[in-house]
Amino acid sequence: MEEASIDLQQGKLVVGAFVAIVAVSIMAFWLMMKGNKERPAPLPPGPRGLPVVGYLPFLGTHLHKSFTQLARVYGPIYKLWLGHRIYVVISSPSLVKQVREHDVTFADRDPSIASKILTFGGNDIAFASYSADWRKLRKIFVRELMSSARLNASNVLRKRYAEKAIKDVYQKTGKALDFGQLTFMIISNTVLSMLCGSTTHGEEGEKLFSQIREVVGELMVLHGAPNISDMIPALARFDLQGVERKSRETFRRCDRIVSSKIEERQKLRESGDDNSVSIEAKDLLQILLDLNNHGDCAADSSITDNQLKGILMDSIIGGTDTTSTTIEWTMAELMQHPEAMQKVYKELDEVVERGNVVEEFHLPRLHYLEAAIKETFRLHPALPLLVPRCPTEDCQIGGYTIPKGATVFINAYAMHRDPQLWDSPLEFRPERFLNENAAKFDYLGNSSQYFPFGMGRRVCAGIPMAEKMLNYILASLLHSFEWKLAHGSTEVDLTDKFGIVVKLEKPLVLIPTPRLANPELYYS
Ligand code: HEM
Repeated sequence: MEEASIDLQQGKLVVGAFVAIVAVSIMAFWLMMKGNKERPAPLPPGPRGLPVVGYLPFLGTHLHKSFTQLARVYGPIYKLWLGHRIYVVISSPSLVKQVREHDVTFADRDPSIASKILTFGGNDIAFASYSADWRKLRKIFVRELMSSARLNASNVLRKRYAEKAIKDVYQKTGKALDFGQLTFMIISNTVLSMLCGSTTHGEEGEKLFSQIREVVGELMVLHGAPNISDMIPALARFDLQGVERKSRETFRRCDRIVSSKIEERQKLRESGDDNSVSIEAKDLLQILLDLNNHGDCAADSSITDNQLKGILMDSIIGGTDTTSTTIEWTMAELMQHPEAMQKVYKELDEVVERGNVVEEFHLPRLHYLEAAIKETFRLHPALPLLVPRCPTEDCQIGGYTIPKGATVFINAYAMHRDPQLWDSPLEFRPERFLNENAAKFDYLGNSSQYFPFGMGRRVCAGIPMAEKMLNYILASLLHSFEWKLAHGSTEVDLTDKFGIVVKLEKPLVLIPTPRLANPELYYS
C-alpha cells in the first residue's frame, strides 16, 4: 500500500514538473516573441561621418556615383547622417519591390529649401506633399495635357517645330552645331506652344529660349545640390553655401518668364482678341486660367495663382530639359557606336524611306531606335536618383527601419548598371531591349530593375508626351542628316555633370550632311 502511494506521489511530481516545464517554456517563448515584436528593427548600416556635419564632407560632387560606391561597401540599403538629418539610399530590385508594396507611405516628398523656393512654395506637382492638392493638380495635368486626344492634337506642333529646325539645319550644312542647343530649341518651342499657344519668333524668340535654357539649367543644379541649411536647420539663416540666395534669384527669373506669359494671355482675353477656342490654341494656360478664375479655391478643380504657376513651371522644366538631355545622350552614344548608328539608319531607310520625312505613324515600327533610347535611359537615366521620397511613418524595408521623415533616394543609376542584373552593364547594347524585353522593360515603373521615369503613384506624369517627343525628334534629325563629330574629334566625351538632371559635361558638337533623296523635302 505504502509503495503504491509513493509511486502515485512520484507520478504526480513528474507530471507536475512536466506541466511546469511546458508552461515556463511557453511563457519564455511568448515573452521572446513579444520582445522581438516590440524591439524595432535597427536602422540600416552606414558610414560614420564627422560630428555635426555627418557624412556631408565626403559626398563629392556626383551624388549618384558616390551613392553607388557606398552601396558596394554597406549593401543595398544604407543610411547617411548629413547634419541632423537621416538619408537612406536603396539600390536593389528586391528592396525597390518592398518600397512599391508601401507605395502610399513612400508617396510623400520633403522638398529642400531650394526646391520649396523654386516651386512656388511646393505648389507644383513634383515637389508637393502627398495630399488632396497634389491629387487635384496631377489630375488636371494628366487630363489636360497627357490625354491621347490632346497629344494627338499637338502632333501638328511637334511636326511644325521639327520641320522648322530641319530646314534651319539644312541651311547650316557642313557647319558645326551644338546638338543639345538644337534639341532644346525644338522641344521648348513645342512645349511652350502646347502650354501657352503661340511662341516668340526671331531675335526675341532666341533671347527667350536662351533665358529659359539658362534658368532651367540653374534650376536643375539647385534642386539637386546638397545644402547644409537643409541638414542643420539651425544654420539655415546663415545660408552658408548661398543656395537660398541663388534659388531666390533663379526663382525671380522663372517667375518673370511665367508671369509674362500669363499677362500676355490675360491682355489678349481682355481685348477680346484671344482665339483660344481652336483645338491647337486651347492650351494648358487657357484651361488653368479658367480654373483659376473659379474663385473658390477649395472647390474640386479650382486652383490658386501659385498652383497655376507651379503647374506651368513643372511642365516647362519637366518637359524640356529631361527630354532634350536624353536626346543628346542618345545621340552621343550612337556617335560613339557607329555599328548601332548604322542599324538605326538601316531601319529608317526601310520604314520611312529616303523619299519621305518621318511622321509619327512611323514610330511604332522603329524598334531599334526605341531600343537605343531605352539603352540610353539605362546608362544615363536623366534623373538617376529620381525625385527623393519621404515616408509618412516608420517603415521596415529589408529588415531595417526607415524612420518617418527620412529622405529616401532610390538609386536607379546603380541598378541600371548592376553587373548582377545586366550582362556587361557598361556596354551600350540596344539589342538587350529588343523582342520580349521590349515590353518587359517599359517606362511605367513595372520592372524593379529598370525605371527611368520612377514608379508608383509619383511616377513621372509626362511619360506619353516625353515618349512622343523623344522618338519623333530623334528619328527626324537622324533620318534627315548624317552627323559627324566636329573639330576632327574621333571620340565623344561622355563625362557627366550632376544636377537633379544629369547632363553631358561638354556640349555635343556635330556637323550635319543631308541624307534625304530630294532637297525639297527640307522645305516641306
Ligand atoms: C526624358 C523625359 C523624362 C524623364 C526621364 C522624366 C523622369 C521623371 C522622374 C524620374 C520623375 C520622378 C518619379 C518618381 O519620383 O518616382 C518625374 C516626375 C515628374 N515628371 Fe517627368 N520625366 C520626363 C519628362 C517629363 C515631361 C515631358 C513632363 C511634362 C511635360 C514631366 C513631368 C513630370 C512631373 C509633373 C513629375 C512629378 C510627378 C509627381 O510627383 O507626382 N516629365 N519625371
